[in-house]
Amino acid sequence: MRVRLAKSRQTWLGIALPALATLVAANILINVWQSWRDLTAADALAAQRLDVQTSLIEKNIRDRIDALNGTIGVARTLIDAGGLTDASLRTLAATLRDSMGNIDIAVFDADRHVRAESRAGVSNALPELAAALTRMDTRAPTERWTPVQWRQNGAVLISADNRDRTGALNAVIVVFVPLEQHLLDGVTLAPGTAIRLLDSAQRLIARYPLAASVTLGERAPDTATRRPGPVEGTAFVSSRTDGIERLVASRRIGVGQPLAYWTLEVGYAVRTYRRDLRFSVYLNAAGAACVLIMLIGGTLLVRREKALREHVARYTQMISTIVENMPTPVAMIDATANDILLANAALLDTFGALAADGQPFSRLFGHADDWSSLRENPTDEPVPMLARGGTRHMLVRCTRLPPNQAFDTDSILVTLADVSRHHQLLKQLRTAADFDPLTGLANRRYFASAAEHAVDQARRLHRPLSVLALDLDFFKRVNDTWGHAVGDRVLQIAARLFEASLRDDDLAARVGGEEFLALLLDTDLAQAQTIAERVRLAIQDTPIMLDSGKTLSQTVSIGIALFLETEADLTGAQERADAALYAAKQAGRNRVTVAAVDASDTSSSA
Ligand SMILES: Nc1nc2c(ncn2[C@@H]2O[C@H](COP(=O)(O)OP(=O)(O)OP(=O)(O)O)[C@@H](O)[C@H]2O)c(=O)[nH]1
Repeated sequence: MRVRLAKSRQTWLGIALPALATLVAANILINVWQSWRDLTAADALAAQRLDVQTSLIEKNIRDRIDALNGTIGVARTLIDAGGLTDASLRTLAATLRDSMGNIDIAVFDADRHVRAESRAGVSNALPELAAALTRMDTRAPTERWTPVQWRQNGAVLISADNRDRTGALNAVIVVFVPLEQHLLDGVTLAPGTAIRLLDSAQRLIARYPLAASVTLGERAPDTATRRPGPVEGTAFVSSRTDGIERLVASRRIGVGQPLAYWTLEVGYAVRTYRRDLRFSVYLNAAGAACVLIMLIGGTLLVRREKALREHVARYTQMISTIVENMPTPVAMIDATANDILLANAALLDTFGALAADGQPFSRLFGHADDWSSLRENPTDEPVPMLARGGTRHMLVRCTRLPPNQAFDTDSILVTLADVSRHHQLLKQLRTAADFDPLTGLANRRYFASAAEHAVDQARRLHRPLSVLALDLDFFKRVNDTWGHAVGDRVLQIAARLFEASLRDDDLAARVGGEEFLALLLDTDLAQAQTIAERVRLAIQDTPIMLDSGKTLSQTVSIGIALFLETEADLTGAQERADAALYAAKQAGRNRVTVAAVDASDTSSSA
């Protein structure tokens, strides 16, 4: 009997899990690759938008520079044409107010005295004016664009010369422009955009947003790291000031004379333009993580299941070994087909090839229907089975089992116990040895052994035990008058009435021709007397029908005695009961006589 466990599920999982792991790994790689592509594409798109926006801002600034150059040109014309007045300068400033805000214009002579100004007294309020005038070159044409601070904001002070026909300096034109005020008019900026305008010495002269914590006029490139961007002219720059990484586009813008170059830098915060992308990357990563967790969970479950299966297999193997080596015949039967699924060595030894796997189990039984009726109605009675050495009587125990790892169908565990020997003994005991063939009552031998048990029990439990001795009255006459056969019949009827009048636990026995004894368990003399009366009356009151149609009646005499715990066995009580019976006969028969313990009798009669 070797149990094999089903392997189909294990094999399926064994293939599915590595395949799933490969798919998950591929999914993660594809996600990483896709994210990288999305990132590159997002950077490229941002760089293109940045380039366009930077060009727009550059154009805006160049337009303003052109407008300011035009203003200076108009001021020169006014000076040269003698039309320079405060009013003309005020008009000139007013023409630029819409595009550049409140600009101020002042004109000084070669000695730096005010000749005209767009606003009364403005020349006294202009920042760094003295330096601008002092630095004016007296020989070569000069137009300086000097970055200045004006009320925390960036501004520029333009100082331009005006020369007569001989090239001598005859006037200095000063234009004050608040730079940041209208720097970005007409430009729509993407969120997170930062703008810086640096002069030729890399000093900050204007910035956006205005609140950025950068000090105007500082000569600080404000760059922690810089690496090339996706489009030419762009770079990824990490700001030392705010720690933000930006994608930055730069432009050089020429101003003044001699030409100086300002640098325009426009930057997008990388975090801002990658926000949506980051969200989708996180989403992808979360999805991959979920699948990964599921895979790990599945792997752990499979490992756990494998450990459990191994445990079950070891356990099953152990049970199988135990069953295999049991001396008792054991079989597993298919509950549907009724064939033998497994048989242990003891079963094969007992039944031979009939008990091999696949054989119909019913063939082991003496009667073809025994197995089917046993399945439905289990019994404690032995059943004849066809063993190799001949018919054996077996006790059959059935236990139904649901489908399991060893068998796909319902099965029945059958254990057999060979009780042939006991069965035989019992049969012999019940027939030849212990029972009277005429009346079916126990015989003297059986009565004697039963009396031993009864005495043991009465002594052990201190319970009363009575003996009843019964003898048919004038029975010789019955034989003599009606013949021996009628005598037998009277004996049978009297025996039946005798037994029927006792209780289930009592034992009636025929111990001689027409002599009977009864063991009355747990019964004192008073109760015994009642029972004896019941017997006497039952026999007396039952007419016995003869074949001739006549009836006869029979009476009995009964003696009863009590067993004493001091006695070794029932002999004494039996003798006292016999003596009481003799007394009953002497007293006229058809009566019950009780043997007193001190041997003085009392009696009752009809
Ligand atoms: N028919 C039949 N008679 C039996 C059997 N065994 C004994 N007897 C008869 O039972 C009778 C017993 O008679 P006795 O012992 O004289 O006693 P009795 O005639 O019953 O008289 P009392 O007992 O004194 O009332 C005898 O005639 C036996 O032959 C039996 O198995 N069958």
